[in-house]
Amino acid sequence: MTKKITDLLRSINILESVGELNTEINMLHFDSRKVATGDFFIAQVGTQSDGHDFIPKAIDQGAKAILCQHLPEDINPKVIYIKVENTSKALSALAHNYYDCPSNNLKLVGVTGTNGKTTIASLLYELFRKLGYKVGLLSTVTNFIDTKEVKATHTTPDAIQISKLLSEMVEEGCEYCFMEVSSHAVDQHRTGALNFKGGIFTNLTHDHLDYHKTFDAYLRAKKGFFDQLGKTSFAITNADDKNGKIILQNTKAHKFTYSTRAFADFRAQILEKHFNGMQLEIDGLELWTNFIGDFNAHNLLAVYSAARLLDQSKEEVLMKMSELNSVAGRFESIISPNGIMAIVDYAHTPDALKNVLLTIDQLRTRNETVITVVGAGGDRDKTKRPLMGKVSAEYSDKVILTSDNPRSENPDTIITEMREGVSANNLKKVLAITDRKEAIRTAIMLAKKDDIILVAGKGHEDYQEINGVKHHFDDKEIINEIFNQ
Ligand SMILES: CC(=O)N[C@H]1[C@@H](OP(=O)(O)OP(=O)(O)OC[C@H]2O[C@@H](n3ccc(=O)[nH]c3=O)[C@H](O)[C@@H]2O)O[C@H](CO)[C@@H](O)[C@@H]1O[C@H](C)C(=O)N[C@@H](C)C(=O)N[C@H](CCC(=O)O)C(=O)O
Ligand SMILES: Nc1ncnc2c1ncn2[C@@H]1O[C@H](COP(=O)(O)OP(=O)(O)OP(=O)(O)O)[C@@H](O)[C@H]1O
Ligand SMILES: N[C@H](CCC[C@H](N)C(=O)O)C(=O)O
Ligand SMILES: [Mg+2]
Repeated sequence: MTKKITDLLRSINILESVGELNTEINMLHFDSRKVATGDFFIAQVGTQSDGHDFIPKAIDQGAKAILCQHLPEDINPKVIYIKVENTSKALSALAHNYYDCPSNNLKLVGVTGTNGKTTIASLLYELFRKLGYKVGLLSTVTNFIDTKEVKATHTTPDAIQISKLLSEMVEEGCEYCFMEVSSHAVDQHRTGALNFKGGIFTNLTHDHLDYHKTFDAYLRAKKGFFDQLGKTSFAITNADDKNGKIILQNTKAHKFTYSTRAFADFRAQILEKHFNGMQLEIDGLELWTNFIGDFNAHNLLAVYSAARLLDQSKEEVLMKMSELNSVAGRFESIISPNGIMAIVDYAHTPDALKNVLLTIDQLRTRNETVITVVGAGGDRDKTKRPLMGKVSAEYSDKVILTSDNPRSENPDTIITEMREGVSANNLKKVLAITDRKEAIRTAIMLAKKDDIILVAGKGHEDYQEINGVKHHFDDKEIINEIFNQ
């Protein structure tokens, strides 16, 4: 596909340019290593390096045009240079223009917050399919163009990938797309040019402080998403989260609230809780859901609110919602032949871990032992590690600290940092087994009939990343294998 540079630059403020802009280019790339003859290279300032350093390499590989924040000293007369203030911001618009502005031809809803994004986006995808629509999904677990699955590499893909996937959705006839918007994505302007019909806020708790540095900067990144919504869009916030109001402070969108506790536009109440589901009352009507945990009442209410604001009928939405099932790796339970219950959950923040353990606590009879197997990811927020250790020990009878994805770090150091958060009285509950499979095996060996094992942190992931290599690893598969030995 070739495109004229002038068409791609629509809505972008150009500070300076060199060469004929009325020229056709092939592909857009922000990674010099992928550039081929006739392509357009966008130089971005990253967290590790500066794309401007790779301009000569991109030109060697055949780049015809360069988007940059400062013009290089050596100008190649055969190449077109365009200077803008922020290339990452411009990239989102460039990509959107390149793919014929797909978000204008879909009802696009973004979900942001620390926890619950995948759950809400995936449930909206399932719900709207049940309501008879063709739908797209961009999520941590996977992406869907209606029924066609495309592997996910990030929670929110890069700007070029997003517009490409959205354009494939439009081509496939999708009317809706539900997507997760991570704080990294907002901060790096991956979603900047998209036309969102609506936004949903879940909650804000401790995560990603390695990247954002302060909680306030993390909040500002999330808020940036709502600041960007237009006045014909809707913005739905969680009135039960203490940052729920602040997040919508400067949005131009129509504001709506949801709550299980206070007065709000959309309300729900938990009537009954069981290990296989909850009876809820939403907007005055009762329904059975296959979900457990108070946090899931919030997630389901957010789903309901969005569906109503997308003009779906109350009765039909509630009926279809009662048929929805849990998302891969989110509170998935497996029972062993001798009656041990293992729960696999993606809780990888202190708040998520506490919520899941509190949910188990509310449902247990107290005759059983709760054993938690948990680790924390390497090359990610270190300050959440002691908090995760603390929460695990406070709300479980036994804890086995183990590896998550160590990435480039020493897994034993991560375990030590988690253990540092455990109070002196609780230390006797805690074991450390670095090898995750051995940790799971030990938990199963320690458990007897009716005991509950929570295996937290990796949920749907089917790999363990160690020193840049992703080894096949699947918590559920391992539990099943050991249960059936
Ligand atoms: C910290 C972070 O978000 N990094 C993302 C970022 O990379 P970066 O800024 O570090 O890039 P860099 O290495 O400094 O390079 C700067 C620029 O030079 C270019 N370059 C670099 C080398 C070269 O030889 N040639 C070249 O052109 C790069 O392509 C880039 O454009 O931009 C890259 C391209 O979009 C992303 O792949 C990369 O994600 C990394 C892999 C990552 O792990 N990201 C995680 C933290 C992330 O984004 N997570 C969130 C979810 C979290 C959640 O679910 O809550 C997500 O949305 O998935
Ligand atoms: N609304 C919620 N509030 C608090 N915790 C939640 C909520 N929903 C889910 N969780 C917990 O957080 C974990 C992750 O949920 P989910 O994958 O939906 O979040 P996410 O926001 O997509 O996470 P990520 O940032 O990794 O993309 C779940 O396994 C569960 O333990
Ligand atoms: N989207 C999150 C996922 C964390 C999952 C956990 N298993 C880990 O590897 O830390 C992140 O990239 O921080
Ligand atoms: Mg997610």
